[in-house]
Amino acid sequence: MSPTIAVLALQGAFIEHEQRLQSLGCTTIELRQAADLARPFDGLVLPGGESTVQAKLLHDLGMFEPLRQRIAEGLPTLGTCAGLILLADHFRTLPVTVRRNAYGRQLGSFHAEGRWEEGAKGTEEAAGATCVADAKDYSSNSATLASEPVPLTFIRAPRIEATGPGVEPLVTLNDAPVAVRHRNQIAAAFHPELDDDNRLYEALLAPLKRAY
Ligand SMILES: NC(=O)CC[C@H](N)C(=O)O
Repeated sequence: MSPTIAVLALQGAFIEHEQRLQSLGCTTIELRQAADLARPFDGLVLPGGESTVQAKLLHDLGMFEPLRQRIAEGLPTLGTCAGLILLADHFRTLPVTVRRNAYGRQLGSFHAEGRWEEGAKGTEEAAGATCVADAKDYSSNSATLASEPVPLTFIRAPRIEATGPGVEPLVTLNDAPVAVRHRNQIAAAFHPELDDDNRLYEALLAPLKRAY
């Protein structure tokens, strides 16, 4: 048995998330209409795209409130880029202030290297977690892995301007958080699905590995 991760597939960059999750041994389903919410799933990914369009479609399709409720009740969730904006500004389940398209025009899309915040709670737990139950060897890499730079691809990215209580940085760029965790929610300003680094996915999947 492997965890099933639902990927919001209304608009934006959802296919790459599905491929990454499948490569980690997860089963994925796409959330395209309210009826899809009735299918069983253990975690959720909110992809990049255009947050205003995604929010409008969620409302129009009657998916907004049921999803908000599931997230508020503790569903393990990863939001990237527009997904971060959905969590912070629309669902308001993530106590973070974001500014959309905050990296300026010329810098609209760029690549950088960030720092994995070793001290962040759950980091050790996250390392070594995959959907595949017997991926034991991976944990021996965790110390090395944690100190490696995190590749960051920003595409008209939101900036995390302030974080509320209970929000911890997972990845920083020049000491500013670009990925955070708050309880069951992980959110990143960048696009982890486009680079070869699974640490954010592992952080999402860590609580699920106990169940499988
Ligand atoms: N790559 C992205 O997800 C961009 C986010 C988009 N600029 C927004 O405001 O929703």
